[in-house]
This record gives sequence, C-alpha cells and structure tokens, in this order.
Amino acid sequence: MGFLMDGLDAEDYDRTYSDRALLRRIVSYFRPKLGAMSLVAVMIVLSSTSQAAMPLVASWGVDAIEGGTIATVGWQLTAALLAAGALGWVFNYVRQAYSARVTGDVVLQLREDAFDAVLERDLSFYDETPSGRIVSRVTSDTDDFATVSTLTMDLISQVLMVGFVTVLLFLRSIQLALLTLLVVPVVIGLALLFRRLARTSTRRAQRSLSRVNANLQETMGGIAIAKNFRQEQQVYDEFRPINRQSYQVTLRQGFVFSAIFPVLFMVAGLGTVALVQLGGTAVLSDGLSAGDWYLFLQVVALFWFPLTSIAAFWSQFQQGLSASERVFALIDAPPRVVQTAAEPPGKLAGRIEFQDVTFGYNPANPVLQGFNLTIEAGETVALVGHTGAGKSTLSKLITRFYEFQEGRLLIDDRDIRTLELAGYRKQIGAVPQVPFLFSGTVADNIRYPRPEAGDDEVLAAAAAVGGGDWLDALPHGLDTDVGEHGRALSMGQRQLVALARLLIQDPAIVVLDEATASVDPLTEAQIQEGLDLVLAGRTSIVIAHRLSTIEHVDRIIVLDHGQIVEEGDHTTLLARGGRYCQVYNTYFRHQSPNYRAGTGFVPTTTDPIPTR
Ligand SMILES: Nc1ncnc2c1ncn2[C@@H]1O[C@H](COP(=O)(O)OP(=O)(O)OP(=O)(O)O)[C@@H](O)[C@H]1O
Repeated sequence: MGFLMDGLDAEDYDRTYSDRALLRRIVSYFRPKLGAMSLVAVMIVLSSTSQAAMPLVASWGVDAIEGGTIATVGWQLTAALLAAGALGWVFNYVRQAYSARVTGDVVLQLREDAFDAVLERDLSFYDETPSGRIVSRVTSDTDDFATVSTLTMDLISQVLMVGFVTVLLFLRSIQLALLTLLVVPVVIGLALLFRRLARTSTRRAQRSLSRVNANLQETMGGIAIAKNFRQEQQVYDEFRPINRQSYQVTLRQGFVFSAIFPVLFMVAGLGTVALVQLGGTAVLSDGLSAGDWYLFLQVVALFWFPLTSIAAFWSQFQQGLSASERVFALIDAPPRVVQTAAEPPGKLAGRIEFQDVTFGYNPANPVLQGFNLTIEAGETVALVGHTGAGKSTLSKLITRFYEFQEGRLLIDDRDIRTLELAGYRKQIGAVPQVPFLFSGTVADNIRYPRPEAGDDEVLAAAAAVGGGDWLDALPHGLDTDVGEHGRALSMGQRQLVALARLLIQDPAIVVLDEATASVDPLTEAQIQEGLDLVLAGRTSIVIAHRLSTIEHVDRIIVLDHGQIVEEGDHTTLLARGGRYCQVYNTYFRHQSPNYRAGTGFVPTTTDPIPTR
C-alpha cells in the first residue's frame, strides 16, 4: 500500500469543500443556463412519461386479450404504443441535444476560469506545483466534471421514471407496489456503501494520472539535456514506477467500480425472484387480472434499472465531484503576493529601496535577512556573487513575483505593496538568462509586450539593437518563424530579440539576468551595443556574467549569503583586493581579451593568490 500511494498526496493548495458548498458552487455555473435547463427538465418529464406509458399500454392489451376485446381495441393500442415510442424518441433527442449544449457551455466556463486562475497565480505557485499537475486539473478534471452534469440529467430522468412507475404500480395493486418497494432500502444502503469507497479510489486515480502528466511534462522540457547526458534509461526508469503506480491505482478503481453493478444486479435478481414468488402467489389468490400481473413483471424490471443506475451513478457522481473539488481548489488557491492597495503607479522614475527586507522561499529558511539597498533612478547596478548568493532572489522581489516576509520595498518612495500590480509590472522589463520566445515570428515576439505596436516600430526596435545586422542572418528577416520556445534561433539571436522586445516595452526598470552561454564575437558586440541602448536612461539591475558589463556599470554589488559584502565600481573594488577580487578571479578574469591561461589573478587581502 505504501508504494502504491507514494506521491499521491494533495497539493498544498488543495482543500476539502463540504458537499453543500460544492453543490452550491456547481449550481452557480448552471444558473446562467436556466432557460435551456428548464427546457431540458420539461423534456425529461415528457420522455420519462412516454417511457412509463409503454408497459401500461401493453398491460391494457393483455387485459383486452383476456377479456376478448383485443380485435376492437388492438389497433388503438398499437397506435398508442407507436405514439409513445416516437414521442419518447423526440423528447429524448431534444433533451440530449440541449443538455449537451448546457454541459459544454459550463465546462467551457469552468476551463476558462481555471486557466484564468492559473495565469493569476504567483511564481511561487509554479515552483511548488509541477506544471503537468496543473495541466491535468485544467483538462481531465474539467472533463470529469462534465460527466457529473450529464449524469445528473440522467439521474433526474431515472428518478422521475421510478416515480411514475411507482405511482402506476400503486394505482394497479397497492400490495404489489409495497412488496416492490421493500428492496429499495437495500439498494440505497449498498449505493451509500460504495459512495465512500469510490470517492477515495477515484481521487487517488486522478492524482496518479496527474503525476504521470507532470513527469511527462518535465521529461519533454528537459529532453535535450537528458539526451546530451545519455540519460534516456534513467528517465525511463523514473517514468516506469510512476506509470505503473497509475496503472495499479486505476486498476484498483476499476475493481471498485466494476464490483458495483454485479452486486447490485445480484441483489436485484434475488429481489425479483422473491417478489414473483411471494407477491405472485399472494396476489393470484386475490384474483389479479393478467394485465396487472404483466404490468407487475414489467414494472419490477423497469424499477430495478433506474435504481441500480442511481447506485452506480452515485460513484461516478463522486468522481466528478472530487474532480470539481480539485478544479475549485485551483481557482480558489490564495495568492501569496498580496497588494494592500491598487494605486496607479504613474510613470515610474525607477528608484528602488530595500528597507530591512527579510525573505525566504520557505520562511523558516530566510535567503535575505534585514536586507538594505538603495538603487537610484537611472542607475545601472551589477549584482555579482557566487551561485546561490541571492542575486536572482533580489530581482524576483523587485518584479514582485514573491512576497517578502518583513521590511519594506519602496519604488519611487512608495510601498511596492500599494501599487496596482499590472500597471507596475508593465514598467518592469525582465530578461531571463535564456530568453523565452513564444511560437510565432520574430516580429510577433518583439511586439509581445505591446501587441498594438506597428510594423515600423517593430522594425525600428530590431534595427536599433546591434545595428540591425543580425536580421540579415535570419532566413525571412522579421517574418522568420522562431520555432517552439525559439529553438529555430541561435542563443545570441534570441537575446537580441529579447533586447528589441525591451525597446518596444520601454520600461522604467530593467532586470536583466545576463546569459552565460558564449556567443561568437560579432553577436557579442551586437548584444553589447543593444544593451547599452536598452539600459540607457533606465534603472537597471543586471545579474552580471560578462566582464564588459561589470567594467561599465555605475556600481557593483557583491552579494554573499544574502548580504552585501562589498560595493563600488570595478576599478576601486579591484584595487581594494576584497571579496570582489575573489569573484572576479573566479568568473570574469578569463574573459579579458589579454587573458592567457594561468594569468590575471588579482591578489586579495584575505586570500592572496600570487599573479604569475
Ligand atoms: N524557487 C526557490 N525555492 C526555494 N529556494 C530557492 C528558490 N530559488 C532559489 N532558492 C534558494 O535561494 C538561495 C538564493 O538563490 P538565488 O537564485 O537568488 O541565487 P543566485 O545568486 O541568483 O544564484 P545563481 O547565480 O546560481 O543563479 C539559494 O540558496 C537557492 O537554493
């Protein structure tokens, strides 16, 4: 059991809704469809009535045969049977068509809401939740919810059928009707028993499927790395137990579900035998007509079908309910980044001030503690430090992707928490190390932050970056298709596109994680030119990886374990021989054009390394 349930725990944001809250929420999705729902309800009543009428008409026929009047009423009864059948078909068709429309519309809305919620989530949400799991909530869980809707309509129709049939039976023979009803509590009891079992096994099956999705998603994302390191076997070995777990859990769910019908039919069969034996003998002695007897047999059969269906539906109903619970949990996941006000930011100058900021991805493990830093408007600052020092963390707080626990972060002397977030983020240009390009053309990607930008603006931005020569190397210039994630472009070209995109955005603050990938000298020069252009006149925070950048910025900030350990410009810091020199020796020295292997160490006061 241990292995079988590994990794099938709920997500952090999962929650359990009471049945009543869940139903109320579901009903709210159906409320706008009241018109179509009413039509469906009328059709359900009509089709159930026509279905229930068939055995009644047939029983009249049997009575007519017994009474010898069949020759005169036969054709009328045949016509009545035909009419009931035909009308039943029409009513049923209209009902199915409209309920398909209602269900489709509701799922459409639910999926849109779920997707909208996914877009709203903070970045921390994506760190904690594998994307495959999110995908399965938006796709298969909403589908399962659709089954609830279809089943509910069927369920109502079945319940009505049972109702009509019971009334008919009571009208013909109270004794028989009461006998038939005796088995109802048994069936309902069994259905309730299955209810709990089905809900648990279904929830597990859904979670195991989303684990498979998450694994697939991650594998596809890192397939190039896996192939590069020849790790296909390891990837397969990781996938296999997850897939097998899903198989086992789904199989178990199948066993639970497939046990329902046979057990119910067995109970129903035994019930019918008892009814025919007991009821039949008792009623015969009272002089029951052949028609009544026929109706009784028909009704017993009709009666069982809806009841067993209701019992079986119950478990599927639970499946849909737990799916809807998961979708609603995704929609309702509380935001971590909380704005206390939504003041329009206006045109930002770009002054940034961290005041005693404490932040940890996990609050128990702070990455920054009582952190202070002021960056003046228009200043270009380079953040350097060993890996894990906290450089990216600073940029994530400025972009307001994460919520800090203590202190204040001021933008133009205003608390970042009071700014209207969308308006604020529009003025922040963030460039990751590997720029992400969406499928489409180079022009589409440059235009991304401002879709209304005209072709001439896009061309001007592209031409301004690196003199625009890079466009000549693209097979169709700005109309070149970038491929999935920009794979059809070289790393350097992707960076140039990202810089042109920044020009179109025209942000007040630029947060740039410089690429570590080396590019050819020509592209390097084009990127440098582009950077000078893009950073000019804006507040810029560069997580620096290139010597040319740190040589030219206004101020270098050396971070270590979330603390500023040194700051100043390149020349002053080098002369000081402190922590910056260590970082310089490790990451930047060999980028110098005069570098020869083994040369260029800058001696530090703490750990002197002789220059050779
Ligand atoms: N999403 C995350 N969840 C949990 N911890 C994180 C997360 N991102 C970073 N950390 C941790 O926070 C610390 C600072 O990381 P950060 O990414 O800011 O370092 P960095 O200086 O940018 O490093 P690098 O140069 O390698 O990118 C590290 O200890 C890291 O493990």
